[in-house]
Amino acid sequence: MGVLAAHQLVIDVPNRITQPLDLVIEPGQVWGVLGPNGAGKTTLLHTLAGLRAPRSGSVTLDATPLARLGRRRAAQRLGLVFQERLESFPATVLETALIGRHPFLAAWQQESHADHARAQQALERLDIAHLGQRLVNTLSGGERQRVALATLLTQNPAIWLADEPTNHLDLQHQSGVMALMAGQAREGKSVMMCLHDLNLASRWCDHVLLLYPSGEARAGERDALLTTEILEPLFQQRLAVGDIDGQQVFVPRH
Ligand SMILES: Nc1ncnc2c1ncn2[C@@H]1O[C@H](COP(=O)(O)OP(=O)(O)OP(=O)(O)O)[C@@H](O)[C@H]1O
Repeated sequence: MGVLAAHQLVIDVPNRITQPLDLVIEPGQVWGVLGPNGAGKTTLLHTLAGLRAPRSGSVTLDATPLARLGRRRAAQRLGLVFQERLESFPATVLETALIGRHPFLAAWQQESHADHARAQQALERLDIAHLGQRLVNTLSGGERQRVALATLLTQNPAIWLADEPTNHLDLQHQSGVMALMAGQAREGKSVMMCLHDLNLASRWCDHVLLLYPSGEARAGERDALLTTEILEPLFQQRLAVGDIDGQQVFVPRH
């Protein structure tokens, strides 16, 4: 279990004053971070992951400040999928997934059979087991994205942070990945992801955080915030809304 919380957090977006943010991401919750390009979604996610220092305020994991937890202990509890991953050294898909176990290994220690089994299961879950021995830099964009998610699944953190996890994915794998994230939440993980697709947020998230280019933010339950009255000014885009199988569906209107 892990509770990630932001306390009067001001993220460091160049040339912008952002509103202090108080936020608690509880186990079992799926949060979507929404907002136009440049609103600060990635900066927020990296700040919540401890990769970027806030301008002020703090982030705690189970009430311990991330800054005090240290990289290794934080990596045992919290994982992040980056928006774009540049593979700087030639590694196979299986070797890359195994990196998810590194926070749990001593510097001299080899991955165990259990680690290999966990990585193999993750590859199967992400539908890339057949690519296990391929070099990651030979993969397509969608296949690489699934390797990044398989690495996170192999890491198995209590807190899942993902920056546009459905990037590059076809429709079937978009649904599969969102179902994976929701399934993690049902197992008691805390999940937050940046999304550009309102309909994925509407279908799979129970909470949303809206980031405005002005530096303001609004957080709360999905149904209270995913309305045309709120979303149209946020995205500066007129929207039509419909109901399909009990789910709100948003379509840009011209
Ligand atoms: N190192 C940097 N130097 C200058 N400006 C930066 C830097 N990093 C981020 N920014 C700016 O901070 C703002 C927020 O960037 P961020 O990547 O967090 O936005 P985002 O909401 O994730 O955008 P997108 O939807 O395009 O992915 C942007 O205007 C960006 O240009």
